[in-house]
This record gives sequence, structure tokens and C-alpha cells, in this order.
Amino acid sequence: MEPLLWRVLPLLTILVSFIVFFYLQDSYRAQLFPLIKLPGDKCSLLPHRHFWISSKRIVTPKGILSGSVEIKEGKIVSVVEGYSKQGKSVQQEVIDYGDAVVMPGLIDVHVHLDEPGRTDWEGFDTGTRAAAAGGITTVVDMPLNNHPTTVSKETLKLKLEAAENKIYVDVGFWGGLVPENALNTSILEGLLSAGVLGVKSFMCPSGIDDFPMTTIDHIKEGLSVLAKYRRPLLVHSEIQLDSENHLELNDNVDPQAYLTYLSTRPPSWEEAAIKELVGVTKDTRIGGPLEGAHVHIVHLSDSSASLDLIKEAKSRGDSISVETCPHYLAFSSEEIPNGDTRFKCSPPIRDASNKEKLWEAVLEGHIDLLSSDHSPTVPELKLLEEGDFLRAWGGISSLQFDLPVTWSYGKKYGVTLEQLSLLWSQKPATFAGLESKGAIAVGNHADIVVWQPELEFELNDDYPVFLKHPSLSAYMGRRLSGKVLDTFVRGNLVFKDGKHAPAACGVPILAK
Ligand SMILES: NC(=O)NC(NC(N)=O)C(=O)[O-]
Ligand SMILES: [Zn+2]
Ligand SMILES: [Zn+2]
Repeated sequence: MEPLLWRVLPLLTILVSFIVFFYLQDSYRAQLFPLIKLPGDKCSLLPHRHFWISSKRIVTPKGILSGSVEIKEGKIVSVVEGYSKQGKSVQQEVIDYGDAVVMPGLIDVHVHLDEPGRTDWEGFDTGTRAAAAGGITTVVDMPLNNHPTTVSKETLKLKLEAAENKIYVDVGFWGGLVPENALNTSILEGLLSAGVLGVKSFMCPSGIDDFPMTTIDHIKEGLSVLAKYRRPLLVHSEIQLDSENHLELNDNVDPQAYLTYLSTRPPSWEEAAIKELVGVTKDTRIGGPLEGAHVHIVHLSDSSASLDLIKEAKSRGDSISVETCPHYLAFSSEEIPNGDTRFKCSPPIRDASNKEKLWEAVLEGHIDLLSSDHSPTVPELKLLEEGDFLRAWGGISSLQFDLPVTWSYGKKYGVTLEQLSLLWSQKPATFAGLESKGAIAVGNHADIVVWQPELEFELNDDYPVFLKHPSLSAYMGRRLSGKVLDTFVRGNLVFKDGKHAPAACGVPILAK
């Protein structure tokens, strides 16, 4: 009897410890066996792969509910109504956020990350850290101002190589439509086959030498290729009307006055471009020769005639959509200080009544989605000292503040949490073809922002801003409400209380 027991005992011990090991949940395992590295350890500030988050305000496509979201291996596996009903067994980790809002992470489809080639302007590392800190879980990168621009499969490859191990959130890529690839469909097809989510073009000079503008004829060529791939064309919709661009040549104007710059880019430029575009989008209707193609107007500023043209085209059944940006909703030309070139962008920020109408259009659903158009440069090119609006680089620096800005300025117009989530997550996901993103729903990626809408903060020098050049942002010095607490990307806690996860585990998103 005794010899047999001695032989079986070691085996039994091993068996029992295996059972105990696998029975215990991740959290306990991590605590009990700190030397065992869980996969993806450094990607997350949490050791768990299976956990619950609960809150009294979870924004879902079915409304705001009080309950819990179960996350397993990066995905949302259940959404349970009834606060504190989560976590069937005690071993499961539950993060209780109380009345902080749990919302789908923001998807910012218009971001200039500028890498490779202009990492002194922004970059994958700084840009995506700023995104994570702002509750933005996916960004779609613009094909300029990186150098070279993303206009072929070869230049997309350079983007992908540059992004490796540097992205803290998921990143998709827009390609560029330029005369060269519009007139040579094999280059354009190569770029689309390599995985860009769609392409972007300018109807006026872009300010970047290797990103020349396209005419409406180039755009038509491009759309016939895009129709096959069912991917969108994004257009910077301004056409330079020379007759109205006389001010720049006039010596008597004051280049430090914002109104000088404003009058060089009137709403008629936007209207002229959109008029040409809606002349083409009629063919995108079902049964039309360009069925499958889609035109998206980026950064709309003019809320009058230009918006009316888009509304008409939509009501005819054209495949067209439009975005606007936080700066057009937060600021108005009247309040831009003399020489403060942080506010320079194109199309320009217009007057207060334009802003009011833009908010109206956002809340009535005529504007499909919001994006930052985060487009920084180096402080020297912003000419902050000289304050010359005509010569300064145009572009707003804002990525990290998407959520608090639109919430802070939108509250007085009555914007709701559900509307924010539609405009910043659900609609952008559909637009960019991101199937498993954009909503807190079973099966989706666990891309989540946790934030406190009532919490106010001041964007002062002590505030942790992760943009490469915080001083370029026109939001610095403002008091905002809506503080981002935690950000999850595919279940990884990538940002918490001002701190990022040690490793950059964002994933490049390529269209198939
Ligand atoms: N080259 C740019 O980044 N341009 C950007 N500049 C702005 N918006 O002022 C843009 O999106 O047009
Ligand atoms: Zn643009
Ligand atoms: Zn842009």
C-alpha cells in the first residue's frame, strides 16, 4: 500500500495544481503567479483577457443603459442590463465605473499623422498616443503631409513599415487620388488592392508639392475605379476662384487680421467645388453608371449654399456624405485674435451665424459625421511670432480634444451622448468600412472610451497633452468639460489616468 501511494502522490500533486491553475481566472493567476507573462501583457495596463466593465451610463445602439459589458480576448461577448448584475462568479474581474460614461471609442477618419517624412510635424507615436488619451480608438490617416505621399502601393508600404510598433490605437489609411494615378488606373488599382480604405483628393492646391490637385475629370476617372472596389472618395472641396482671390496681392491689407485671410477663401469656393461634385454624384445612384462609388465632402465649413447642395443631392438618392470638424463648431471668426495663426485652416472658420447653422445641421442629421482634420506642422511654419495669416501654414491641431470639445461646445445646443456616439463612432465606422467597430455590441471589438462628461478641466501647461506640438493647438488655455478616464482598444487598456500601456499594440487596418 505505502509504496503505491508514494508513486501516485507526485502525479496527484501535479494534477491538482494544474486544475487549480486553469480553474482560477486570469486576474488571480496573474496575482498568484506574477512571473508568468500573459500574452499581450505590455499592450494593456490590465492583466486580464476576460473581464467586465460596469457603469450606470453605457451608450449602446439601443440607447443608454445601466449594466455591464463583458470583454473576452479583445471582443465584446455580452452586454447585460442591470447595474451590478455582472460577473457571474467572483473570480471574474469587474471594473466598476459608477456613473462615468462608457461609450464606443471614437473613430477619427481625418487625421494627418505625417509619417514617414515629416515626423517633426507629428508622427505615429505621438499622434496615436494623443488619440488614445482622447478616447479615440481608431484613426484613419490622410495620404499627405507624409513624404512621400501615399499615392501608390509602394508608398503605402512605406507607411506600414513606418507604423510598425509605433501605434497605440488602430490605424487605417486613405490613399491619395492625384492626376498621375487618376490617369493610370493600374497605379490606382494597385493602391486599392494594397488595402487603402478609400482615396482622398484636393480640388485646390494642397500646399504639398507631391500632392497635386485634381480636376473634376480626374475625379470622374477615379470614381469609376472606386465603384468597382466600393470604396469612397474623400474630397477637399474648394475651388480657387481667382476673381475673388485678389487680397493676397494687395499691399494694403493687414495680414495679421483674421478677416483678411477669411476673405481670401469665401464660401463660394466651397460651393463651386460641391456644385461640380454633385454634377457627378448623380451617377452614383442605384442603377447609375457609377453605382458603388461614394463621394465624401471633408471638413465642410460653409453651412449655407454648400450644405444645401449636399442636402439636395442626398434627397435625390446620390451616394454622398459630409463631415465637419470641431473647430468649425467651437469657434467663430469674430473671436479669433489678431495674429493668432493657430486658428488658420482651410476652408476657414467662418462667422457666428455660420456656426449656429452648422450645429443645426449636425443635430438634424444633415452632417453625417465628425472628424478632427488634425493637421499640425512645426511651430516655425505657423509663424506664431509674426502672426501672418496669409503666409502661415494652414491646419488645426486638435486630435486629443475631439470628445471634450464637441461635448463642451455642443451641450448648449442640446447635443446628446447618443448623438456624439453616432457622429464620432457608428457613422465613421460604416463610412470607412470598419465592420467590427463603432458600437458597443456583441461581437464587436472592445474599443471603448470611459469618460466623465461633468468633469471640468483646464487645458493649461500642467495638462498632459500628447500631441507633438501642444503649443500649436487653439484649444490650449480653454476650460473644457468631459474628461477621458480610460481607453480600451480591442480589450487592451491602452490609456488610464494620464498613462499609456508600455507597448504600442495598435493594429494597421487594411481593406480586403
Ligand atoms: N495639407 C494639409 O494638411 N491640409 C489640411 N489643411 C487644412 N485643413 O487647413 C487639409 O486637410 O486641407
Ligand atoms: Zn483638406
Ligand atoms: Zn486634412
